[in-house]
Amino acid sequence: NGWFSEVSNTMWPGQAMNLKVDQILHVEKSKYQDVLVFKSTDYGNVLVLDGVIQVTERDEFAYQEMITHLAMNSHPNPKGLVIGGGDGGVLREILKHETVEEAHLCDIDDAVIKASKKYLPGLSKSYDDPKVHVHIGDGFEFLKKYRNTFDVIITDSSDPEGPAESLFQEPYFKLLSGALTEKGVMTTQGECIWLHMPLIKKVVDDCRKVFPTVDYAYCTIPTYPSGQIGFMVCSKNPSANLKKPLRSVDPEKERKLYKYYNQEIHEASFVLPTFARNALE
Ligand SMILES: NCCCN[C@H]1CC[C@H](NCCCN)CC1
Repeated sequence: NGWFSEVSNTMWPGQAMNLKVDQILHVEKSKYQDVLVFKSTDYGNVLVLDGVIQVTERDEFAYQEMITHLAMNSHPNPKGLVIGGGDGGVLREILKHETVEEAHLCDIDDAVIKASKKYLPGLSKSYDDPKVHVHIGDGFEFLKKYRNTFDVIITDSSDPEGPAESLFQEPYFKLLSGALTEKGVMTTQGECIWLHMPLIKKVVDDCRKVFPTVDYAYCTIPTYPSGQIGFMVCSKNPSANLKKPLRSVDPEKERKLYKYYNQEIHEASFVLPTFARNALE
């Protein structure tokens, strides 16, 4: 067997996650990026875009649950929108909330949705739900059409190198704020404190120019570089305390509903190591 090596000389120089390949399932050059799906020996099927691991079936739940429920449980009765997220995992998590009447997903690349429907059934089954509305297009352009519409917007993007570049900049955060309702909450894919402290600091500063309440949380996830990924968590409600979930289910139900998220980890995920705390002051 060969190995897939996630090398990036710019985003995580000098290190690489390797996954042992059982079988290559799909190779495609879409309009926007190289799409690869392979069956790994120990992490299930793996989706790779432009050489960067997006999801593995074994550990995707950590990221999908945290980026979704940190936002959804910070709003009293959310409906929901995902920008990016073509694999469908965040959509699956949004649909776990009974308050949701309609869930919208906007991803620029239909090739990712098609590949996920074929190779990642555990994530893409969410597309079958009648509450789901799929839009193919640039999330940046999509948001321009909506003002004061969504209670929660989750930006489940790839990294700043590539089609998602504009989703890490202030103009996008302004669009997000405009599309959110009065007490709207947003989360974005927030990179890694071990790798991207300067970028995270820039994003936090830009979010602080747009949102009255800005916070940063993270989760552990074995197959992302340095084994963890963070999230911007922001609210238009100036008196929101994002560290404390507004809504939660009883522990019994929690154990059935989630595999990573729970009320305690919601609060704990905002506790940062000192080097990150200092950098984000
Ligand atoms: N629904 C999952 C979408 C994937 N999100 C991102 C994919 C790229 C990944 N690079 C890690 C960058 C290192 N900070 C971060 C999550």
